[in-house]
Amino acid sequence: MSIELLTPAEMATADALTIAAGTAGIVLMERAGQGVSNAVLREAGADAEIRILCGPGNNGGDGFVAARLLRRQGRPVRVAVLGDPSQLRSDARSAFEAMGGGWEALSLDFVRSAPAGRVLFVDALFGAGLDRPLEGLARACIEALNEAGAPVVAVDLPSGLNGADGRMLGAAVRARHTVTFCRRKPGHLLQPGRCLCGTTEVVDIGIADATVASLEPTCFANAPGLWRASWHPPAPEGHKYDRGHAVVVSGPLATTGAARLAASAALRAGAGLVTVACDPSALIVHAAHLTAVMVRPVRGVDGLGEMLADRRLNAVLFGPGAGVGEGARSVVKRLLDAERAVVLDADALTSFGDAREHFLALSRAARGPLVLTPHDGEFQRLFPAFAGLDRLSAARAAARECGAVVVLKGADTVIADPQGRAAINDNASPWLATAGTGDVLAGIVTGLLAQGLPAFEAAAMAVWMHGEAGRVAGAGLISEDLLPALKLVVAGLAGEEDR
Ligand SMILES: NC(=O)C1=CN([C@@H]2O[C@H](COP(=O)(O)OP(=O)(O)OC[C@H]3O[C@@H](n4cnc5c(N)ncnc54)[C@H](O)[C@@H]3O)[C@@H](O)[C@H]2O)[C@@H](O)CC1
Ligand SMILES: [K+]
Repeated sequence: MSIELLTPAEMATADALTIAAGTAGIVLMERAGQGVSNAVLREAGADAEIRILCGPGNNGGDGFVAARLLRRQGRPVRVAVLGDPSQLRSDARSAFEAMGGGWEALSLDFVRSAPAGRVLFVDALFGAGLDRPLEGLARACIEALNEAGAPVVAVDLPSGLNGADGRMLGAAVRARHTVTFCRRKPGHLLQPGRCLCGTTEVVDIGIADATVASLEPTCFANAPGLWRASWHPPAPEGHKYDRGHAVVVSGPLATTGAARLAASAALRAGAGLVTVACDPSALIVHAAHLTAVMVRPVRGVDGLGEMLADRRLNAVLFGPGAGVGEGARSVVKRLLDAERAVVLDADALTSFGDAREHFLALSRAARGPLVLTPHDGEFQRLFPAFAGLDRLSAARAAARECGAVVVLKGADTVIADPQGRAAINDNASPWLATAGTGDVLAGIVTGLLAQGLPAFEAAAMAVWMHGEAGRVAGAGLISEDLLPALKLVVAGLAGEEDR
């Protein structure tokens, strides 16, 4: 599947450009309706009745085309129209007329009278043109559809889902399968949209790749195509010093586990060397646990500064288990001044909850690449002004404000850079919601930065690898299980069988 995501507005432009270049709108609609009809034939049982709910715009038009094609296949199809069909415009009107009758006005009964297990619904009420919350009959029908629990194939988007941001406008259809066209939209990946869509299929309706490219899309599904070219497996003649030296700054004696998890993950992600920097009091704990990861005692911020005099130490993680307060703030200040790639996570971010302006001044002046990896709570403390936005807009606004790459973690993690580029991740297993997995993610980002990946690519690749490792580790995973799983993920990316 292509990785570019188009907003509903961009999709409308792609449609318009294609039409202006000589493909009639009704031709695009025919192809869209054909795609829907094919999906319905796959999804519906051999003798299922098909009931299609058609709205007042072109989404309804796709429904009329599908109805005509399904009837031609001999399938029993009932069509219900929302609103007055005499008000239908242009392509939708043509599709309605070509259907040749056989419709009724939409009513609650159209939905409720479906015998259980015998009907497949097609939701062609609203797609990319949804521009306000659902109410009245449309909303009641959608709620009845969800209550009935019958299978639904949604056209373009489940009605009520905002394709730009994945949020519901009042109510939304819960589909089994969604057929969209040309490219997916952010709303197909962002939650709750992704769950409302069921499985999503993209049908080619003849919009050229060059037309999509001319829109210069800035939002992507997070997949190897986005960053794989930035990452290189070890060269046959290479050595470990080619692959960077990551540093993980540990918290105090009682909270050292997070740093170890992160450090091991950095190593698993392919950093050539990884060192945990810790207060001398924590040295023995780390030394007793770590093998391939090195440990180095450093005393306070100055000790860390002295350690970083070694330019080979090229990427630093700070935050997991660090403790909140002035001490953490001064470490952040030192790191951002050190011309290193820096990842700030957890307590490093929380420490600035009451000192946002201070943080923004530091992050904007950072002398090396900077990646922040907040979860929702950390994000809200640091960027309260953006907390009410959808996650895609929030991550983008925060990245722009602080001049860093922001990884807004969740079931639909969003990675955003200050220039507006964003990626939405959709491979995370729900089993990843367990203690320590955030430390592993921060460690992977750091390991990739150590290898020289640019910040956005390192962050996006890390989030994807983390999701894949979660899949490999499977149900019941704990964060330690992600470490061996990462080996398989790296091997897969390198194009090599695990040996
Ligand atoms: N040429 C094209 O533009 C193509 C469009 N396609 C289909 O067209 C759809 C977009 O068509 P439209 O732009 O006509 O948009 P929609 O069909 O999604 O809906 C627009 C209509 O719904 C009304 N509306 C919006 N929100 C409402 C609400 N909450 N309650 C009641 N009415 C509401 C609008 O006033 C307008 O009449 C796509 O989702 C796709 O299914 C496909 O046929 C491919 C080609
Ligand atoms: K729809």
